[in-house]
Order: sequence, then C-alpha cells, then structure tokens
Amino acid sequence: MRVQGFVVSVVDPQPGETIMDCCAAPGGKTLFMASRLAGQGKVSALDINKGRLRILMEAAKCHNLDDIITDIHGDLRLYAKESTVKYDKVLLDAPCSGLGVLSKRADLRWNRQFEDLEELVCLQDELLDSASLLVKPGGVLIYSTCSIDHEENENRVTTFVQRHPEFTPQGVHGYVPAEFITDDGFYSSSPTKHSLDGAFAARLVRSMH
Ligand SMILES: C[S@@+](CC[C@H](N)C(=O)[O-])C[C@H]1O[C@@H](n2cnc3c(N)ncnc32)[C@H](O)[C@@H]1O
Repeated sequence: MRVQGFVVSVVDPQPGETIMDCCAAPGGKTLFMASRLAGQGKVSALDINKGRLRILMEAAKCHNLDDIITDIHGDLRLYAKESTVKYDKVLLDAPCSGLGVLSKRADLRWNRQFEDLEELVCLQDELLDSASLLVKPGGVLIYSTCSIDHEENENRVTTFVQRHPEFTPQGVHGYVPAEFITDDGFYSSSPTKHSLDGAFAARLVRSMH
C-alpha cells in the first residue's frame, strides 16, 4: 500500500459517516476516503486553491464519486469560524515542508529557510485549531503531513492537546502495520526505514462533552 492509503487507513472511513477533508486538493486522499464509504456517507473537500479544487472535482466525476464529494472553496480558518456543521471525522493534511518527499521535490531542498519553518509551524497550529472546531463530540481529528520533521509532526500534536484538553491522542494500532507505528502511537513512514515517502499521521479523539 502507498503512503496516501496508509493515511486514509488512519482516518478509517466507515459507511454512513460524514468526513471533512480540510486541505483536500488535489484530492488523492479525498477520493480514497469517498470510495471507502461504499456509497453511504459524505466527504466535504475544502481547499483555499480554486484551481486544485477543480482538478479534484474532475477526478471525482471520472471515478463516479461526485455524488459523495462536495467541494468547498475557502480558507479553513474563516470557514471553521462560521460553520455550524460538525463531522464524524476531520482530516487535516496540512501544508508542510515536504521533508518526507524531497526525493521527488528537489526544488524544496534549496528553497527551505528557517523563517519558512517558523511560519509554517504557525500556520499548522492555526489550521489545527480551526479543524478542531469542525469535529463532533466523540468524533476524530486526524492530523497528517508529508514531512518527517518532529517540529511539524509530534510537536504540533503535543502543543495542540495542551491548548485543547478536550482532545486525546489515540494510538494507530490496528489501523496500519506495526512497523509504521512510533513509540508514541503515531503513524510514521520514512524513505530510509521503509523505502516509502515520508509521512506522519495522528488520531485525536474529541471527548463527548
Ligand atoms: C499537503 S496539500 C494537501 C494534499 C491533499 N490532501 C491530497 O492528498 O491530495 C495542502 C493543501 O492545503 C491547502 N491550504 C493551504 N492553506 C490553506 C487554508 N488556509 N485553508 C484551506 N486550505 C489550505 C493548499 O492549497 C494545499 O492544496
């Protein structure tokens, strides 16, 4: 299975669920999640980039998944403040440094600067705070990146649960093979250890109250 598939396994979409894909475009994970709903349930695909969202919906049509997927164009930070709809599962596949996919994105290697990382981490925190507003009581927030950098991964989860004690990290045991599970119970793949793209995913369960 490829990395996108493992991240979707961490989401674990079930027929009948409502899922918000917060940074959805170009939509690899959206399509995969929609296909796992077996015709029952809905995926909302939100992205700030209109062109990439259009590509997502064209792909959804090609795969006959456009009945299940609804596209939403907007900035998650504004959308989450205004929306009253809550979802069973919310996936935040956050913008990241791409440190797990450098072999494919040689351009990232030379463009990366320290200020970029500080800004990125700040954006990741803002997006996590916004995504959390969309999770139903008892629902699950999944945070993922295509980075292998602790600062963008484990450290974002740690500071998030400090700000949001209503969320508890849940190990990904049973969702992905053991070789991809860290001591802290997160999903992690690495080009050196698994000969796969680097990626990270965490499950955060919202309390019922
Ligand atoms: C890592 S990519 C998502 C990849 C996608 N999940 C997939 O599997 O194909 C991050 C996405 O976040 C979007 N994004 C960045 N800032 C955003 C914001 N403030 N609100 C919504 N989307 C945003 C970008 O346009 C980009 O498409």
